[in-house]
Amino acid sequence: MSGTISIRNLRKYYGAYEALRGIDLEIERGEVVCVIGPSGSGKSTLIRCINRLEDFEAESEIRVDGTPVIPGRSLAKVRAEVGMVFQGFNLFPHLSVRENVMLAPRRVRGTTRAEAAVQADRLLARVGITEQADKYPEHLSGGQQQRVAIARALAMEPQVLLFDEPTSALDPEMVGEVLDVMKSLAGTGVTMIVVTHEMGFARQVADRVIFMDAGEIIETGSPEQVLGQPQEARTRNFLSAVLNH
Ligand SMILES: Nc1ncnc2c1ncn2[C@@H]1O[C@H](COP(=O)(O)OP(=O)(O)OP(=O)(O)O)[C@@H](O)[C@H]1O
Repeated sequence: MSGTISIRNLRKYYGAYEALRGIDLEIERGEVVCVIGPSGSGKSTLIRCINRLEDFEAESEIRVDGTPVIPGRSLAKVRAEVGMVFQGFNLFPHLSVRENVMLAPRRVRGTTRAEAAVQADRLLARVGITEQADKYPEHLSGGQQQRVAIARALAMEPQVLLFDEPTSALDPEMVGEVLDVMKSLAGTGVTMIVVTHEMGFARQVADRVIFMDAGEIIETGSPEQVLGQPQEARTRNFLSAVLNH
């Protein structure tokens, strides 16, 4: 049960605009699901609803580990169950790298300072940031900051990790280092939903690819089923649709 996500008839309105039009989705523990689709298709909204960052319609149901997601519950509680990595790194600039990673366990679990520091250093080593633990976020490159953000997302030992276009704010030369960390998490038992335009990552790492358009899941299947072979015209058409949207 741990790490499962069950979504039934997920509907989300922004005013009169229906951003999600009845999403049904079952995700197994440890599955890596990449969500792709044109800009504005509802990808971010979908994972923000799972993380309770967005309200959704009363008839909709989201369960994480069998427990209903109730919008508006305290964010601290959410962090304990679901880790999230955003497009921007959202690190606290006045805290050191280590302190950024220590914050949630200290605040939510009351972990002692010493224990939280040991755990933070272990996680920073996991993402290859050991040398920068005492620095402040502004002293790190974008790729390094995003790796710290991943360490921070792991700090509450979540069963579910959500990624919202984690590489799209990065300089191209830093994309690989962040994708490498994400690849290293795949297959470790943590369930991952990754909103991404990185088709190479989706092909290589995803157990399943979901293609969204206009608030609906249009296609779901293995990377080959949804993306086809790289040379297929269908993939080229899809990519140009995504890039030109
Ligand atoms: N806070 C908001 N208020 C009003 N409309 C919103 C809000 N957030 C998103 N939307 C609209 O909902 C739709 C889905 O947005 P969403 O951010 O989920 O798309 P997306 O697929 O993640 O796009 P992108 O790839 O550009 O990030 C879009 O039409 C967007 O304009």
